[in-house]
Amino acid sequence: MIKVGIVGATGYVGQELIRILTNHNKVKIEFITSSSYEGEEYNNIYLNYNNIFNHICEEENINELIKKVDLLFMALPHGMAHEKIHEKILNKVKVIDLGADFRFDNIGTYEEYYKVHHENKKLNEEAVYGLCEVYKDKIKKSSLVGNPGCYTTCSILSLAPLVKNKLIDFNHIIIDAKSGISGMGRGLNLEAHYTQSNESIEAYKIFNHRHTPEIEEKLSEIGENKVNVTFTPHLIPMNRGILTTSYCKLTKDVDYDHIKKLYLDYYKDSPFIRILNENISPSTKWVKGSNYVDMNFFVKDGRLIVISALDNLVKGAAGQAVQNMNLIFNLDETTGLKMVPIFTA
Ligand SMILES: NC(=O)C1=CN([C@@H]2O[C@H](COP(=O)(O)OP(=O)(O)OC[C@H]3O[C@@H](n4cnc5c(N)ncnc54)[C@H](OP(=O)(O)O)[C@@H]3O)[C@@H](O)[C@H]2O)C=CC1
Ligand SMILES: CC(=O)N[C@@H](CCC(=O)OP(=O)(O)O)C(=O)O
Repeated sequence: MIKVGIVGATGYVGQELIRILTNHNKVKIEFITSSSYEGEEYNNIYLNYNNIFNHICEEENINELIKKVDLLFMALPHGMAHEKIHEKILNKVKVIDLGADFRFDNIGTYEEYYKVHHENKKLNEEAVYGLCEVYKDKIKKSSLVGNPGCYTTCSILSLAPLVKNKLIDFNHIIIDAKSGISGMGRGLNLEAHYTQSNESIEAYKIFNHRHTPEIEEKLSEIGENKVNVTFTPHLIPMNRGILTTSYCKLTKDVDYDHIKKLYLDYYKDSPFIRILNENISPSTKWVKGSNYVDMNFFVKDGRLIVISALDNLVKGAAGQAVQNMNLIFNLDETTGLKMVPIFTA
């Protein structure tokens, strides 16, 4: 059994980690931590765990707690893990950080966009970007994973086969992205109020969202040339889900079948990528609660639109983290992640 601990277990991502891990037959959750619910039973906070999971939230004493586990999931807000994770911890356990602290190769970009001074630059160099479909071999050998977020996962997976094969103009990529409200986390936030978010859709952080440089850094690496994206996120009134619509200019005269073959080849060893039948448009409702990413393309007159959908809390966070854990521990990457999407009729 792989023994794990979850730091920040009471957040939306922490909750989703527990939901997945309680159904994972190779994992035992040894401890969970919380700063506001120390001493409380988890099933009193999230009532879906009644008679299922009643661990008590412990104080966050990482140096002591790691003695009990093989792997630590960090599900804290950005800007915390880089201070808490150090070399001595990594000598004892593997770490998967679900925040942004270990996602960037260029730490200067992280510091600029997150307004945080990174305390552990050396460790950051050892960290591997946990986008399983692209960096699988590196992840298998890693001790510290920077788990990508929901928008970036959806955006990079949509475009990776195209930039890898240099089939699109690297300077003319527009990503129009939409997210459900749970992407903001569980904390109180005016924008998340029902009266502020219901019956409305709104773009935010236009031209300066912190996921833009992360998407550009990874796509540039995959395409071996600088990639620039115009990324515009929108908040929409639903609980879960990410939908990205990416607009590209083709550099070659190719048709739908050519592009489909390219994606099927690129993702041939990627069990969670589902390329839909021609003309079917991906929707968040068909991936909800699952680790799948649904994708399709539309081609006309040298223009290409790629549409992808995923569940922000699963493939965009906790599911991907478990997929990373499976890779690190040499398990089939789908272990514990084969759940069928929930159709909420
Ligand atoms: N929500 C999403 O769709 C996605 C989120 N992520 C990332 O995952 C991480 C967690 O996100 P999410 O679960 O949504 O966030 P939440 O706000 O829902 O949860 C945050 C967690 O961190 C704990 N926490 C907050 N402040 C502190 C503090 N000062 N000291 C110790 N613990 C603290 C909270 O514990 P408590 O309240 O019990 O003290 C809670 O368990 C973030 O880095 C986020 O960016 C990544 C991809 C998608
Ligand atoms: C709706 C909403 O607010 N979404 C968050 C992103 C959530 C996510 O992807 O988390 P990471 O920042 O860890 O990547 C945002 O736009 O900042």
